[in-house]
Amino acid sequence: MRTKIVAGNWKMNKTLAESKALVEAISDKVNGDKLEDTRVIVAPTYVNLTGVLDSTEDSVVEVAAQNMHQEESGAYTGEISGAMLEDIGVELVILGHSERRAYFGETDELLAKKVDLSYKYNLEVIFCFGEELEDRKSGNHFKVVESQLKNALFHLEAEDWRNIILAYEPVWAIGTGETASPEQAQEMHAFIRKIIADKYTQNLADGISILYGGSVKPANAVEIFSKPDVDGGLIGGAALNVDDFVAIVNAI
Ligand SMILES: O=C(CO)COP(=O)(O)O
Repeated sequence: MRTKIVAGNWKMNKTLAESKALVEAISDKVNGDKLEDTRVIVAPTYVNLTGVLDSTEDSVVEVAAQNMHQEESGAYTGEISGAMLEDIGVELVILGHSERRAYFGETDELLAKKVDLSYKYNLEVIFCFGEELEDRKSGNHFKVVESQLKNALFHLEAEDWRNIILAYEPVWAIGTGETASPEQAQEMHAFIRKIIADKYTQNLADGISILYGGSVKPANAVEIFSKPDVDGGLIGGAALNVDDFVAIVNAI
């Protein structure tokens, strides 16, 4: 049985007070007894990580960073290292988000370095990837996703995958209100599981949680999450509202 996960990526939103209020409200409303094998994660911006960690001390809600730098330390003004995240108690990091790829030039090769560093600092990785609209239109979406995974993750040893959560986020569905249909999500997730099984083992592929991200809302979450290879969601806009986010958690 794979772990189900609902993660909220807050992106560059919420002040410290707003972040604490949001995570406390989520903690109050998420019924820990009902969660069973479901993990609930929120990813605030760097400066609010400590405050949100404080607010979640007695909560089932876990806290992720949205990024980290690929070098261990040094002259990288404005950047945050894995060591810094580990030091303040962060245990998860989102890597490879399409906004990092598009606006900050992050490539698969650079992301492979970040992934490698995550082990040193005991950070579980939520690894994001997904095709652009042109790739989908031209029918290249499977090829693009396969190469993203191969280039950034397929150098890992089988045992290293215990640390990896995958998040398929088709770029054309992020923040656009346009969601991949449940069938499109299922088709891609099954493909992802197959290429992992081909490279490693079926057993390993069957154990990896693969989240879907891109305009997940309370109204479409149940249908998307009902697909057999969709193990949860990485939520953007709807994660900023307590009732919407909790409804999506409950949809699982
Ligand atoms: O980018 C996302 C999560 O990382 C998805 O964002 P939206 O849910 O706002 O489309």
